[in-house]
Amino acid sequence: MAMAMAMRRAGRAGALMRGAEFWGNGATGSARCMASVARVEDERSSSSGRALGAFGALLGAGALYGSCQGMINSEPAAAEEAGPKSALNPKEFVKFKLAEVHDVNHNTKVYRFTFDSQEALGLNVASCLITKAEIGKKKDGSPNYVIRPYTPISPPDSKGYFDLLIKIYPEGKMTQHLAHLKPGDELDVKGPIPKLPYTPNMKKQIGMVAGGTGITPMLQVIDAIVSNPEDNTQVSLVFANTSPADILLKAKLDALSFAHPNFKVFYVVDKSSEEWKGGKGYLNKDMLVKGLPAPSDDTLILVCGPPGMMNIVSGDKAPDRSQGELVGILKDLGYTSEQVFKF
Ligand SMILES: Cc1cc2nc3c(=O)[nH]c(=O)nc-3n(C[C@H](O)[C@H](O)[C@H](O)COP(=O)(O)OP(=O)(O)OC[C@H]3O[C@@H](n4cnc5c(N)ncnc54)[C@H](O)[C@@H]3O)c2cc1C
Repeated sequence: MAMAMAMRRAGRAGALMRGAEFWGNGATGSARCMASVARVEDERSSSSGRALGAFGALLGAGALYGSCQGMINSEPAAAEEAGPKSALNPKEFVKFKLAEVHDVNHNTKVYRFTFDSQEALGLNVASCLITKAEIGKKKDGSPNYVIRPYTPISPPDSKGYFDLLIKIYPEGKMTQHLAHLKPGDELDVKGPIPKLPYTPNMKKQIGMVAGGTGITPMLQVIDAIVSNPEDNTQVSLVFANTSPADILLKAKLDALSFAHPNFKVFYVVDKSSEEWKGGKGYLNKDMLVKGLPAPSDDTLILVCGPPGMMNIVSGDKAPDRSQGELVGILKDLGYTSEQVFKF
């Protein structure tokens, strides 16, 4: 046990050293990845920070691991004992300042928002945030608000900042608004909105099927598992994207897999080159048999991706955003609805 913990720590240190590679996959080409989406157009609703310096902080491992927080903040011990104040409010929108934006590929960016460095974001794994922006006017001239959920990819206990990985749609209402934000601009954010209450070792195996930006909730769970030496969960991720160049956060995922023997990733792309060694084409039974743990009461499969992928793999969520019926490949492979969670 002690040896296993020491090996995990050593692996983690290795990942930290490779942190500078995490974000830059230098990808180009078209990304598929329309995350599954319950859109909330708010026609009714009307409802602070510290810049972190060079964006290199985001590109490095400090953005990804709570253990690096001390490099950014150092609070008095008493404040730590009391627990830092949460920057988020689940009942009200709070304004967060955009500090920096980084291109991940031709249509996907990481946005870093900042707040008081003495405060923690106050996120529990796995949860998302709700964003709100005034976009246009209603017929009566009053403001039109657009509301969209996004899933932070920074550590849930990070103090002073959070990061969102967002695919920009040419015609997308919120994402076009975000695409035009500049450092110093503010965004209204509410949350956290709990999705899957993850607890360490809640299952022996967790399988994940993600498409495009559907990786964001998976990353929260993966980071929670691999950053906790007491968590022995085996994690297998099947990650579908359009082409090898479109694979979001590949360098980070590869580094995590290299550093943590309990995390494995299998990439699948629709458009591959001859050298491509991962899965080719759309997700199918063979790929999921190969990439996921077998059905069992000790297994949980998490699914998140564009509607087309959800339909093939598990069936999409119900219109009221409840889990809906389990259909598709996972059902055919013998998983029960209790063994599958759709984000
Ligand atoms: C729980 C949750 C978490 C999420 N987390 C993330 C995340 O971490 N990162 C991320 O990038 N996304 C995430 N999303 C998706 C995100 O909330 C938005 O739906 C997405 O960014 C698109 O919003 P938009 O307003 O820009 O686009 P929209 O205006 O809603 O349009 C999206 C696309 O669909 C097209 N479109 C719009 N309306 C129609 C229509 N009627 N018919 C056909 N096409 C249409 C648009 O042209 C555009 O290409 C998440 C969704 C959920 C539900």
